[in-house]
Order: sequence, then structure tokens, then C-alpha cells
Amino acid sequence: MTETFGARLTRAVAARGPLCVGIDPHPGLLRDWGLSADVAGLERFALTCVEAFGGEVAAVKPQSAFFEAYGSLGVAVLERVIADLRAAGTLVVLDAKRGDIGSTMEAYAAAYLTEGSPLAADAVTLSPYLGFGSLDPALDAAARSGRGVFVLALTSNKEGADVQRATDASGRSVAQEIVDAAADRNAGADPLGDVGLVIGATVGRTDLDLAELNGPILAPGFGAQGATVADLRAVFGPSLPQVLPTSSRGVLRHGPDLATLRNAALRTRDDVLAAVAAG
Ligand SMILES: O=C(O)c1cc(=O)[nH]c(=O)n1[C@@H]1O[C@H](COP(=O)(O)O)[C@@H](O)[C@H]1O
Repeated sequence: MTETFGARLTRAVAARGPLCVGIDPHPGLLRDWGLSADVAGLERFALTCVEAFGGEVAAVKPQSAFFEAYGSLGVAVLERVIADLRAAGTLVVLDAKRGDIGSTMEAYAAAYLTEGSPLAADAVTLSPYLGFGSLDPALDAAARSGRGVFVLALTSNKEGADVQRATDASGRSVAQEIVDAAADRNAGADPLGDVGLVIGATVGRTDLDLAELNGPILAPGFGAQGATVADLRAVFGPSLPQVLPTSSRGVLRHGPDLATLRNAALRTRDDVLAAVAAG
């Protein structure tokens, strides 16, 4: 039987610590690394990241937008990044934030969550704002193939709160509805379900009840957006062991030297480990 994503992630974090490093090839970062802001620069940047982080950290999150910006050649680089990281034994969370009507979600599921697709990662980020149920085809495909999803709940940007913290007549927030829907999907999974959430490390008090989630929490906003290890403890409290903080620019700015880049990732990982241990 295929090992579940929840089990694979738990194993990866136990072996390599709780950190996901983002590959976000901003044109400005390419220039800082002495590279041209074109497909050749993108490829050099991305493959340096693969070499620095592959087999070193639990997970890596390529941001699809920065590859799509270069058209089909950029997407080809993304395909190679996914394949090489997976071959190195590092989990790939593809950041694509997809969300659409169910029949179209089938096609996204075929692209990102189905064995044999050139863009199939270990997990993909999804947006639930066409209704959590519209994501079912992706959640089902993930479960079938030992993959996972991370569904946006409380995002790290300040504009997210208007929508995500809005409440219904009973006082339950939109974000809590998403938490509860993910918890239903994860019920009974051991050690952890495959339906993760995205909750920014920058959000302050979440006002969320995460006790029944039984799934991983991807926490962006750590590093360049200002969140610190102290924020991780304050925001997530007892749920901290389920949290996978993710940092892109905070690590990437240490390139292009391979050893310096890798060490920046490992230092960040060690800081998070210390926070979890102290929690
Ligand atoms: O899903 C995400 O990863 C995500 C959700 C969120 O709430 N906030 C957020 O910043 N992200 C992504 O996480 C990355 C953050 O990058 P840095 O700010 O450079 O660490 C970007 O790729 C964002 O698109």
C-alpha cells in the first residue's frame, strides 16, 4: 500500500527537522546572485537551490509563479526541479494555490497530484475560496497517490484577514470552517492526515481551534515577512509540533555560494528545532 503523505512528512521532519525552504526566483534575487533575469539565470538559480537543499531539509517549496513567468521553458525548469528534489529524497510542496470548480479541479489534480505527470509534486497548495468542497477531486487524488495538499486558512498577507476572519451568525470564522473541514478529512489518520493548512506565522492571534486538525500546518511569513521563532511559538502554541515553517527570501539571500546557502537553511532549521524543543 502507498505510504500516506502524512506519514512521509512525519518521517522527513523526524529525520531532517521542521523546515521547508522556498524556491522563489525573484528577478531581483537572480541579479543579486550575478545571474541574468532570463531562463538561463532561472535554471542556474533553481538548480543551485536543488543542490543546496536536496537531501538536506525535509521539504522544499518551489513557487510556480516565478517559473511560469518565463513561459514553457520556465515550466520545464520547474519540472526538472521537482524531479531532482524528489530523487534526492526531499519532499516537494508545489506552491500553485489552485482552486476552481470541481470539474476543473480534476485537471489540476491530474497535473499536480497524479503519478506520471511531469508536474506531480508531493503536495500542492490550494485555495478554498470556491468552497472547500470544490477541492474534493484534488483531495481524493492526493489520498489515492500518497500525496498531500495545503489549503489556505489564514494567509500571511494583511489583506487576507477581511475574508478569512469574517464570521457567520454563530461566530465561526471562515478560517475556522476551513480548519474544521480539513479536520473531518484527517479524522482517524495516524500519524497525521494528508490535508494540511496554510497559516501564516505573521498572523498574530489566530483565534482558531486547531485541536482536532490532525494535519500539518505550513507556516509562511517566517524570515523575510518578519515572523521569528518567537512568533512561531506565540501563534501556534501547542500545535507547534505540527507546524512546518517555510522561508524563501530569508534563506535565498545567502546565495549564490552553495555552502553558504545550505548553511543558512540548516541554521534556520536549527533555530526552529530549538523553538519546538523549548515549546
Ligand atoms: O502558500 C504559501 O506558501 C503562502 C501563503 C501565505 O499565506 N503567504 C505566503 O507568503 N505564501 C508563499 O510563501 C512564500 C513566502 O516567501 P518569503 O516571504 O520570501 O519567505 C511565497 O512564495 C508566498 O507566495
